[in-house]
Amino acid sequence: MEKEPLKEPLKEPLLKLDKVGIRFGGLKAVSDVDLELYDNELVGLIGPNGAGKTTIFNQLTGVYIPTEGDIFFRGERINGLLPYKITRKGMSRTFQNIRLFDDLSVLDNVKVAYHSLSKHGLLSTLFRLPAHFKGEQEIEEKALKFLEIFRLDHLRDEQAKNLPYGQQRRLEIARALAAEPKILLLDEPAAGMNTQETNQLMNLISFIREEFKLTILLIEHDMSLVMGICERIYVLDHGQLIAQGSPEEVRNDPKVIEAYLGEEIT
Ligand SMILES: Nc1ncnc2c1ncn2[C@@H]1O[C@H](COP(=O)(O)OP(=O)(O)OP(=O)(O)O)[C@@H](O)[C@H]1O
Repeated sequence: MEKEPLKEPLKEPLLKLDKVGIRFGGLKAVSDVDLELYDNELVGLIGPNGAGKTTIFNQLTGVYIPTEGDIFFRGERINGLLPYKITRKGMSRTFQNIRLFDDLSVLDNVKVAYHSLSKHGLLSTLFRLPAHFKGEQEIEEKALKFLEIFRLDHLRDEQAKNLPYGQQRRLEIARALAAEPKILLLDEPAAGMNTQETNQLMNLISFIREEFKLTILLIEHDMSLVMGICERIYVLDHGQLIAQGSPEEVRNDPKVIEAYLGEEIT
């Protein structure tokens, strides 16, 4: 009997934006955006100030509901889901303006992410049942592992607000990772960092992508960071995608050069 030829399995995108747009009153901040992310990719989202990058993150994470188009995550339409539900489905993020619990310790900032996912339930926590203590211990061990990866373990008891800026940024990424995402959205992770810190961050982002088999979408103004680590890049201008492709393709695209006129693309 003749063998059936092996069929290539269809590659489904992990995240798919289908003609996504949003309007704020008269302003169309984002329009007609098609974007796809696949397993274990590291993809950049760039564009001049006000292009709509953060607005896309806000739509992906349920902060804003798109007024046009659809967002599919692992095949499921997620428009309009509440942010915590989207986090639980496996998407977490960091913010352009760092959002930590300033008065909590470094360790507690990471543990908070686990509590939001806790499977032990409110009852076992309220009545301090054995499951609660076992859960607490597990959570602490896991949180400490993340702090080690981000070289913050020696600061575990320090209040988050006392950390220098670069370490606060790393802590925010550690917390986002602790929510065990499939997709990690990083909004300008290198903002405010010096060159040495930026280089260390580049290595760290590549490392966590491999280590945790993550898909990462990265908004970044630091072009050397984006061009250095992303396999693909999407370019937004005035809310619309104007280019996409490899760093090389994007860097040489006349539309991108024009959009960045006056800014240096290195
Ligand atoms: N809640 C809102 N209400 C009204 N306008 C908004 C709102 N959120 C964003 N915008 C507008 O949408 C546009 C895109 O903003 P967005 O912050 O997404 O740009 P960006 O590409 O992230 O810019 P930057 O690189 O400066 O952070 C801007 O014109 C902004 O003023």
